[in-house]
Amino acid sequence: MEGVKKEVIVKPIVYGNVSTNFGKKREDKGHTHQWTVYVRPYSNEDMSVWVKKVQFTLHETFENRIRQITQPPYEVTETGWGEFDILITLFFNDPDCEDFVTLSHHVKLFPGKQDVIIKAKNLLVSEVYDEIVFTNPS
Ligand SMILES: O=C(Nc1ccc(C(=O)N2CC(c3nccs3)C2)s1)[C@@H]1CCCN1
Repeated sequence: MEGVKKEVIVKPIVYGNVSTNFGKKREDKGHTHQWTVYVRPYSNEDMSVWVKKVQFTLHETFENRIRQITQPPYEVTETGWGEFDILITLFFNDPDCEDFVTLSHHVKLFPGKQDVIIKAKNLLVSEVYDEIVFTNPS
């Protein structure tokens, strides 16, 4: 609105996945990895104060492909064999905010040249920093 000062609230987040290779102990379904996809606050805060739920939309081959998490930690753990995109949708508590935010994350199981593996836990981490920005007419 013209001339109305807007209050801006910025919420830093991190989202992505960690994965662990089963090594030789490939599962009977041919699954080679366990992975966890997640959204968390960048700093240690209770995200449920402003997040109503986080919805993870998995690949169509997963049972119950739409996973809704209403309390922290906002994460889904599954096993599989390949990499694919997951949609992550954040819904908010603010009754005046009808919007939601959808993020896309490509689940990473196989390390690239620049990737870091936490050797002690045989863990590959693939995550990004982002910010959820709310603008309220004050
Ligand atoms: O990999 C890929 N897509 C994948 C989709 C789903 C995957 C998966 O891991 N799973 C489905 C789930 C199941 N468990 C039991 C029955 S279905 C375990 S992998 C693409 C293809 C080319 C490159 N990346």
